[in-house]
Amino acid sequence: MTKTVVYEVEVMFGDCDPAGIVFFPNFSKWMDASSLNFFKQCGVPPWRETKKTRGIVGTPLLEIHTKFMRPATYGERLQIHTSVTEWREKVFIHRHVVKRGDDVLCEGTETRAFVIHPPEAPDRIKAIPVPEDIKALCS
Ligand SMILES: CC(C)(COP(=O)(O)OP(=O)(O)OC[C@H]1O[C@@H](n2cnc3c(N)ncnc32)[C@H](O)[C@@H]1OP(=O)(O)O)[C@@H](O)C(=O)NCCC(=O)NCCSC(=O)c1ccc(O)cc1
Repeated sequence: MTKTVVYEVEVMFGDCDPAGIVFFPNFSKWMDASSLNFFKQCGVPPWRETKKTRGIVGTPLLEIHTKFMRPATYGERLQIHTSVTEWREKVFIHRHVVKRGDDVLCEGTETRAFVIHPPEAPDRIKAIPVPEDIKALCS
């Protein structure tokens, strides 16, 4: 059974275009917030902690795919259902389903990797194998 965590947002007037429809980058922003919340709810410490303890600075995106099915507008409450559907050697696939109650508005998948600043090139980032303990907490 895949662990799923729900993150709720309230759509503000400023999230919408002049037609009152949520402007699409906001869905990516909420999916990213939901990703962070997913790790937090699974018991993973914040990245500022993992950076100090094991060098992990976060989970940047390598690829995204988003499908928009229905619009949303201000004053509505949306629920983002987030899980990890696949763990590979160095990347994992996040799935986010944005719902308004029972209605599915939008679905997104993200490919992400855990990265460190390698000691030999501290101004760069490098993917590391998916940490087994984090995988266990989030599966
Ligand atoms: C992430 C990287 C450092 C990985 O590079 P490397 O360390 O050299 O790794 P590799 O090339 O060996 O590839 C590692 C894995 O990625 C996979 N990979 C690489 N590119 C892709 C794409 N596009 N799709 C799928 N998988 C990929 C590759 O197949 C390897 O997978 P495994 O089979 O599991 O081993 C590099 O690809 C990179 O810098 N990409 C740009 C990242 C970026 O700028 N993203 C956008 C902004 S960051 C962001 O939004 C953010 C959000 C949240 C945060 O906490 C932090 C940052």
